[in-house]
Amino acid sequence: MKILLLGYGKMGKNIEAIALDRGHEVVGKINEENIDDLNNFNGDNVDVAIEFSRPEAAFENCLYCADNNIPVVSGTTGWLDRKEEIETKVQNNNGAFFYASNYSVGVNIFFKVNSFLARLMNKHPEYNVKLDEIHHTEKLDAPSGTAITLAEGVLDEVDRKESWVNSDTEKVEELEIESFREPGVPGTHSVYYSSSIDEIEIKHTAHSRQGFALGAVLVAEWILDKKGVLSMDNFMDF
Ligand SMILES: NC(=O)C1=CN([C@@H]2O[C@H](COP(=O)(O)OP(=O)(O)OC[C@H]3O[C@@H](n4cnc5c(N)ncnc54)[C@H](OP(=O)(O)O)[C@@H]3O)[C@@H](O)[C@H]2O)C=CC1
Ligand SMILES: O=C(O)C1=N[C@H](C(=O)O)C[C@H](O)C1
Repeated sequence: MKILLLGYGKMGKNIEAIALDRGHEVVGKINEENIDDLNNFNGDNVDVAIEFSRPEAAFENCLYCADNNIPVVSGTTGWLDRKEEIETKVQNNNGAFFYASNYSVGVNIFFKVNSFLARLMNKHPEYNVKLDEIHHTEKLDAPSGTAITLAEGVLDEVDRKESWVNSDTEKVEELEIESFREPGVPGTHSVYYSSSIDEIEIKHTAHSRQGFALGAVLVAEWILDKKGVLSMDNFMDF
């Protein structure tokens, strides 16, 4: 398949290596400095775009794909306030758009464990719930997209929590997400339920970017014959 890489940084390069290994062709690599080259690509010469760029670039990149009949697999975090506009456009154009805050299989299983635990904990107000995430120091957004997805999973189930905050909080209705930045950390997420008696912790630790990149390529292969707005729940068939 012919892949267009929108964003050729740490993730773009990992995705390229896996895509080539799986027999695919990378027909374009777009970064900020060659963004004008994007106009050379459309649904006639690209099978799928894989978009891992920057929060401020993702909307325009996905919009270009929607307008030019290119299915897009996006993993960029920190731009979700505009995601619905893309979804509406894709539905109107009968295109294909896939978004995940995290493409690793392990994290998507972890999301389900998080929801299950949160459901159990709804009946146990003696436990306070908090999240934290650790990432490399180049990360531009906080909290991570994965932490936001985990927080949404908790908020959906735990009635005593109403919203998440990316700071310390004493308010019981607020769900605290703490963000740490340390050199070289690919991504670590933990959810804690603490009472005066004990603590339950669930944790996912990525050892490298391999899981994110492989997941994105597998989704790109899967989406080729699909239409509409799709997610990891569709891909993993939970
Ligand atoms: N969903 C998931 O599973 C994962 C998501 N991510 C997310 O993916 C994104 C990218 O991560 P990462 O690769 O580590 O970041 P990098 O900073 O290493 O790479 C981002 C790349 O995007 C390029 N870029 C900047 N502007 C544009 C533009 N307008 N169009 C296309 N490309 C552009 C940058 O180019 P230049 O250097 O020229 O500015 C850079 O090469 C982040 O939002 C991150 O949170 C990361 C890992 C997993
Ligand atoms: O920026 C990263 O590196 C990562 N970003 C994603 C996020 O914000 O959750 C996924 C992964 O944790 C790595």
